[in-house]
Amino acid sequence: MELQEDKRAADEESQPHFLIVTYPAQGHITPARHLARRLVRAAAGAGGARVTICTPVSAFRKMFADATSAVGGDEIREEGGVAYAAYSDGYDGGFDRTAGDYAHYMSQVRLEGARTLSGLLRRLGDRGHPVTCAVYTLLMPWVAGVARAYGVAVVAVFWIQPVTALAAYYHYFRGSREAVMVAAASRDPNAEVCIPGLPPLRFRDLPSFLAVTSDDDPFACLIPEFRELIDALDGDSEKPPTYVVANTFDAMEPDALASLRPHVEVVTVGPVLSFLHDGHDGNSPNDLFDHDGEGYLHWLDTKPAKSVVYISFGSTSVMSKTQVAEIAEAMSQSNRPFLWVLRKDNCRDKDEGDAIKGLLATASAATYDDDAGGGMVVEWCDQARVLSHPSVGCFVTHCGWNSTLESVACGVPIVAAPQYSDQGTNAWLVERALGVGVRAAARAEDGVLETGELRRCVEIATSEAVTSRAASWKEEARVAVADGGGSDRSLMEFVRRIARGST
Ligand SMILES: O=c1ccn([C@@H]2O[C@H](COP(=O)(O)OP(=O)(O)O[C@H]3O[C@H](CO)[C@@H](O)[C@H](O)[C@H]3O)[C@@H](O)[C@H]2O)c(=O)[nH]1
Repeated sequence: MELQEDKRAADEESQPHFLIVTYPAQGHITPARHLARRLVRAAAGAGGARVTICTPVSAFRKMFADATSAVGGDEIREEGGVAYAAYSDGYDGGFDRTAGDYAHYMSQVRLEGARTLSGLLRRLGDRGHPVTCAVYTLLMPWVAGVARAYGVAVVAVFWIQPVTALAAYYHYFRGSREAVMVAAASRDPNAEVCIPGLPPLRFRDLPSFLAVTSDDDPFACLIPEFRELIDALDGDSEKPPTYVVANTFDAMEPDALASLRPHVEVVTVGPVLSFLHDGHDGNSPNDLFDHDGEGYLHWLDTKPAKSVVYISFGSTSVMSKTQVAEIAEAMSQSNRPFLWVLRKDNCRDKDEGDAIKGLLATASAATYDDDAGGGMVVEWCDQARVLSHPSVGCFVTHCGWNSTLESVACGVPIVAAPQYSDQGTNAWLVERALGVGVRAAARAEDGVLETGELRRCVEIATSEAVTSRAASWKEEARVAVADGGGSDRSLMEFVRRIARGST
């Protein structure tokens, strides 16, 4: 018995250990969880692997409501074969994005994050689980230096946006900045920008952070973060290059991959969505937001196939009262059933929030029991389950990359209403590259998506042509991650490489 225990401990110690370090946002934590499960699964046939997800304390406490973890605490949770630990980003009470000072956040996380992540790396080593591969999501390039200082051999960025956006960032810092600046100066969102290897893009198709031209812009502090991330990819005589583990698949973004691969080692592993392998039952409920009950799933059960419009703008978007009113009116006029995720913190301030809740109560009450349409509003749902439901026929989304991939993998056509960051690029992919949806035009003066435009786009997205392209891409996505598919093979090879200790 003792011998068996000793052997198990020795086996565990020889396993590779992946540490995935995330930023405190749902859009980072969700794909990190999917990747963690995929890594565990990929390594299962080859002696196994240990995977730890490390989030800021504020996120850890939301995910594990009974957590005692404080700064420097050493609590480690195990769930679904994955371990969870916390580091401090200097904002243990949470960072308020709506009022937040990003520049201050970025400097704090470099100090506190480096200090507390070092502590975690040391503790993991002391417990016999030294980290062999450190993986970090966006906006955290400092993780690479901390990991290397602890002797972690392989460092990889988990690129949780499309590689088209990565190619835009890469070439921006390698000679294309001038072309982007010329387009920015023209103030024309349709101005064409040529990025090496990519089809011609309009200015509005580029990641919005590249449009920052003034140091006073609240996002100006992000540009150096992206530059550091890109610089790490090339490597130099002092340090090995950082890998890119990309949440995409080869058929989806061939041009961007071809433009990057001569310069950067990109491992395409997407779409990393564990429900494609394990179904929905193993899904962890510990999101950063409290789930509504399952009433919405029962409600979906009562609706005809492909009839429901699902509306969600992700975890960070903020909505104006006017925008909510336009969407509510569009749904009421369209006579289609809708499921809408709208949280109180989606609203800019409390008064606006109260007004929005009032509007929604009216919209829901007016239509809820109507056989022709009817709506349901929730604070937070299991989106993957919703998109997998046969009654859902269309997704009105801000086009966060996770939502986009989930929709593509479920074959649900998209109405794209991008707001910032990579969302314009994602909308371009949806509409122009894949043809699985349509980009809605926002009002020029305030970015509001108006009733008529939303109705028009829902009609296009639910047309036969778009629906059948969405069905084809669903198959492509599933083939990529199925056993022996392109993303599956790349992930297996990556895990083998880490297990062999070869970089
Ligand atoms: O009720 C809900 C609403 C959302 N989600 C999930 O939350 C995630 C949201 O991610 P995403 O669609 O990427 O949106 P954001 O949260 O806005 O993500 C941020 O981070 C992404 C990754 O960097 C970027 O692509 C986005 O532009 C950026 O806004 C997805 O997995 C959804 O399934 C739920 O589970 N339930």
